[in-house]
Amino acid sequence: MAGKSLYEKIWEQHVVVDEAGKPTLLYIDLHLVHEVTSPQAFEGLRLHNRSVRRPEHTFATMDHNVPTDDPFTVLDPIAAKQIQTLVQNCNEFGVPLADLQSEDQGIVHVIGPELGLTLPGKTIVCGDSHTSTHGAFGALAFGIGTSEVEHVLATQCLWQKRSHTLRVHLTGVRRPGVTAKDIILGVIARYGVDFGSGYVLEFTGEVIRSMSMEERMTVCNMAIEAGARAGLIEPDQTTFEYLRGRRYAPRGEAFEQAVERWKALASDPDAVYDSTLAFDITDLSPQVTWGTNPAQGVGVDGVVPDPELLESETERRGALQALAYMGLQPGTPITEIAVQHVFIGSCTNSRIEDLRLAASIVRGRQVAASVRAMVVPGSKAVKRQAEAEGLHEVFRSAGFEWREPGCSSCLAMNPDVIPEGERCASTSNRNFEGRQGRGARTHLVSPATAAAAAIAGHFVDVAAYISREEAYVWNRS
Ligand SMILES: CC(C)[C@H](C(=O)O)[C@@H](O)C(=O)O
Ligand code: SF4
Repeated sequence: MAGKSLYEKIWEQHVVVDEAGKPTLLYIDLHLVHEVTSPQAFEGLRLHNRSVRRPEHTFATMDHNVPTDDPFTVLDPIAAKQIQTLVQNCNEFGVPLADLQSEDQGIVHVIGPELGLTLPGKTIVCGDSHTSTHGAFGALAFGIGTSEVEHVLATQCLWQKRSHTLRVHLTGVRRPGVTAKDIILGVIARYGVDFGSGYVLEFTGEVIRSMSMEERMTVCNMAIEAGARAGLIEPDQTTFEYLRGRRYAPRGEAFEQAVERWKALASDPDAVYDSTLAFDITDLSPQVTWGTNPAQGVGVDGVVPDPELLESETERRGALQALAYMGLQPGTPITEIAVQHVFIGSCTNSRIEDLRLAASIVRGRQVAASVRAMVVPGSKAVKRQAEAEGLHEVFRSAGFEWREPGCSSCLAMNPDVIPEGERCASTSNRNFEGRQGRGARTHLVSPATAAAAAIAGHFVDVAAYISREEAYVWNRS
């Protein structure tokens, strides 16, 4: 019999009911909750007189709606209602909540891992597509809809169809300035926004093995932008060291025993995948998207492509429409595109390493006069750590705004909206029309490229901003 992949192992450990030709009932180990997709789910419980099956395996936070200048002044009535409703629901149903006062509050996909709620081998769901982030720990993690949120709250189980598996094997050596974000943007630019459709992606190879947990989370975060059900990375020593001592992770002897179980989750050498692709990152430059989906991107040393040269009619039409929305001309060098906004944040790139990286570019430099730049830490814990290291001073003295945690400019659900027609270099994961505000133009980039764009006022190859002493960091893989 062939060996098993990580996905198959986690799946099999969680089957509750499995009947031929029907979806499988899976046990869910961790249910993360936020204010936007939970109100109707709790309302449904109330209507049917149900309780939350495992409140201790449920954890809520508020992130999407929270104003990042003054979190306690929520002017938008819908946002205020959703935030209040989450507080009431968590009180009534006994669900632990990191509310605005809590030292644990932050973006749901940032706090799960940092609290040690996210652990290898778990099944993790949340009413949020970027739940794929947690797959970086070797957890099977995916987004669910609001009616499924209700089902999981009530039963701690979920009906699921088994996915196919696609192994994404990453090899090669990074050029200075190339981050995990550039690697995943590069993969999506090459294979498109739905190559992952119907699959769970397992990222493998030396490039992944040499990545930190923060970097792995960035990769898995964007698996969803390739259309995948989830992204997965085999847990290893890097994973275990990250988790050691985290609040909800096992402690002492129990931790060592858990590590042994987690090691056994690794895909067997003879595991069979439904599909495999290999990608060599050696020639990859820092990436910048020019269009309105994450696959419409090129290297910073490239130019805005000519839609007429694209192969398929659909691609051509898509590119023409994207360029019209983005206000760009074919052939324009990426480095000639000026930005008015820089947003460093979101569940893709708001962790401590992202901020350290951006700060290393910004240190001793000034934000261009034409740019409004903002750093939004992913959680209170990231903010505390960054402040302990003095990163906030680096950003502030360069002219960046230093904000409170939340989803912020990643999406226009809170006051951090990008004005119509203006351009933003953003470390987030989605760039569709209107994502950051009506008529706002989003360019997806890494935190390093975003920081460099803030200084230059336009896109630049961040390699030019990296000192010789720092360059070694980039050559780890
Ligand atoms: C609001 C929420 C449902 C949504 C998601 O599911 O991803 C948001 O987080 C996003 O990034 O678009
Ligand atoms: S930061 Fe952006 S992508 Fe992540 S959960 Fe919030 S809105 Fe969604």
